[in-house]
Amino acid sequence: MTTEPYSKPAEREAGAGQELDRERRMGSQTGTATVARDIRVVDLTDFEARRADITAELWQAATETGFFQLSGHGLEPAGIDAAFAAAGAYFDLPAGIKSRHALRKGLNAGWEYRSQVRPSTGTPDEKESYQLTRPHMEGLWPDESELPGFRETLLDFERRCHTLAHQVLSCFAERLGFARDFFARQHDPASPLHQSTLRLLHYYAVPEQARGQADGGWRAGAHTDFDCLTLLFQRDGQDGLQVCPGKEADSRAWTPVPARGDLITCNIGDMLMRWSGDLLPSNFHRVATPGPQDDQGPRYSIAYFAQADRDAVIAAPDGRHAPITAEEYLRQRIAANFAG
Ligand SMILES: O=C(O)CCC(=O)C(=O)O
Ligand SMILES: [Fe+2]
Repeated sequence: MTTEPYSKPAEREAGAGQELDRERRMGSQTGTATVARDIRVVDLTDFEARRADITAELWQAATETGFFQLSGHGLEPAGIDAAFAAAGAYFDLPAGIKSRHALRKGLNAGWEYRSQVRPSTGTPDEKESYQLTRPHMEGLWPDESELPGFRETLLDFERRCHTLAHQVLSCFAERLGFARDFFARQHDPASPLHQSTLRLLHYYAVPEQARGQADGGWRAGAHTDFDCLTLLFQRDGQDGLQVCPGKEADSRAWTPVPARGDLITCNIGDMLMRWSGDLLPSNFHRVATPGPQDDQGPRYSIAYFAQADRDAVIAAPDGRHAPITAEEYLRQRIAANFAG
């Protein structure tokens, strides 16, 4: 089991500069492919009875690559299908309607298209997204007559994601020497300062004229997530996600994570890396544009980002990073990612 932090204590810096530098350095090069890394599957069945074993497995998977997948997670396939159906119906709405729910910059709420420019690539992701962050949804829901049941379906799914994310985070909390509910207390859905986000993603189909090209670039450029923990839902066969552990970033060797609808892919984000004194690594990932031999149609995914409430103070136990509020931390990362 890895117990050493994977980076040496950096000079104490006040903001998110270290993560941003890391992302810019990653760049947009293709790199090489490797299947040598294991993306572990951790079974959460009988969670309470098997908590100690599950914690050990999660810790190993998280410290090895920072990416792992969950089975036995208790989210019903019907609920996941309903969330994807709601996402598909939303993205099918005319742009004129979606633009009424335009993204509230800095608040992770609402609809945007081609507006996320990654520091690694300098070009916009080939996608549109709709984000739900509980305290900021006033005026951002489509009318019930336009999309019956949309709001209820998404709020229900978001609540289930919150519960599952905090089940996993309770294991990391305990392993790090915090109380089991340490992270849950700093992600309070009832707080007006809540920042966790459910994001529906639609990557555009490759345009006809570009379909013969061998290398189409990135649907989403290389990045690490800003949050504590991400739950990622994908559809069978809608591949493209690739991972490169941060400690191996210089190798630029990427491991594909095949998309499976029955598993939930998880990754550690930068907030938890800081909070864990760098024991739990956040890792680079990206979504490749499919080539002529792949499915070049649209791709849908859903991500749940467990992001600590604005007033939470992220401070590593050993003081290796200067304390920063979750509000200021997200503000800096969003400012570096979204145009306008
Ligand atoms: O769509 C995916 O598979 C990955 C999405 C992602 O990494 C993100 O939105 O941060
Ligand atoms: Fe991501």
